[in-house]
Amino acid sequence: MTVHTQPVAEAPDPRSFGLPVVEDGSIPAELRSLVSRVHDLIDVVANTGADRETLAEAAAVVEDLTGRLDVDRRQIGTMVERTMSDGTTEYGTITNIVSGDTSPVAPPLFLERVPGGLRGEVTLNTIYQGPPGLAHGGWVAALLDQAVGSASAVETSPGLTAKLEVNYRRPTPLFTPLEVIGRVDRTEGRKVFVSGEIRAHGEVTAEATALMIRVQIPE
Ligand SMILES: CCCCC/C=C\C/C=C\C/C=C\C/C=C\CCCC(=O)SCCNC(=O)CCNC(=O)[C@H](O)C(C)(C)COP(=O)(O)OP(=O)(O)OC[C@H]1O[C@@H](n2cnc3c(N)ncnc32)[C@H](O)[C@@H]1OP(=O)(O)O
Repeated sequence: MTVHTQPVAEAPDPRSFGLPVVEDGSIPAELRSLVSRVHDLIDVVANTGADRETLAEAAAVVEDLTGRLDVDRRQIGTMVERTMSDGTTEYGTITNIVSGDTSPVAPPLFLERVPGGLRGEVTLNTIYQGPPGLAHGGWVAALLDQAVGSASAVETSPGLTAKLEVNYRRPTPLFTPLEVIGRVDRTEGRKVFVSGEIRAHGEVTAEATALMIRVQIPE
């Protein structure tokens, strides 16, 4: 068994998998602003008590906007290249539903390197509601999957989740800053054993262990 938790110098370049790459700095501020406005829109639409006339008008405006924006779509699998705070390069799928720069559904969770793994902070609104006032368990699992998957990608090389086990210790609240942690515990060939947790007010609400299988890097 090999134990390997040292960060690799550079993540493998997604271009070697035939995937297009954009630099995060090249995403226009106007697009980032639109993504954020649409995120707020989803939350508002899910909760609105506006009158029928306003609702009909809004639906027409949104339909028109959808038509105007549905041009020159990105290739599926487009990746974003970013430089992390420690200067290393990281790649993520641009529409990743948890962390994607251009996903209006993403909370979004941005992870940074800390001693021993990756850490991010996120506050969930009603888009992610399951039980009243609480995060949906599937989204709790999604946050943890992303944290452990990214930790594995950054500290070893990218892979797919083969197995994810989540312990829901306490309800994960909405509208509360959450700390999300992921780390690599050990590796065994292509198998990467990872773990992570979510904390609210310093208390663990959910924890996970997972097995990632690293993809073969093309020659
Ligand atoms: C696609 C990557 C492109 C890369 C682009 C480059 C850069 C990208 C950079 C970063 C991306 C960064 C971060 C991503 C972060 C988070 C995203 C969230 C993660 C996901 O959202 S991901 C989607 C959900 N996920 C799936 O969709 C997987 C479906 N599944 C499969 O695709 C296969 O199942 C696979 C690939 C898992 C394995 O298949 P395989 O053929 O490659 O490997 P094989 O079966 O030979 O197993 C090898 C050894 O693992 C053991 N093993 C395998 N599976 C096991 C299990 N379940 N339990 C216990 N042991 C297991 C075997 O027993 C053997 O062990 P041993 O060697 O000891 O015999």
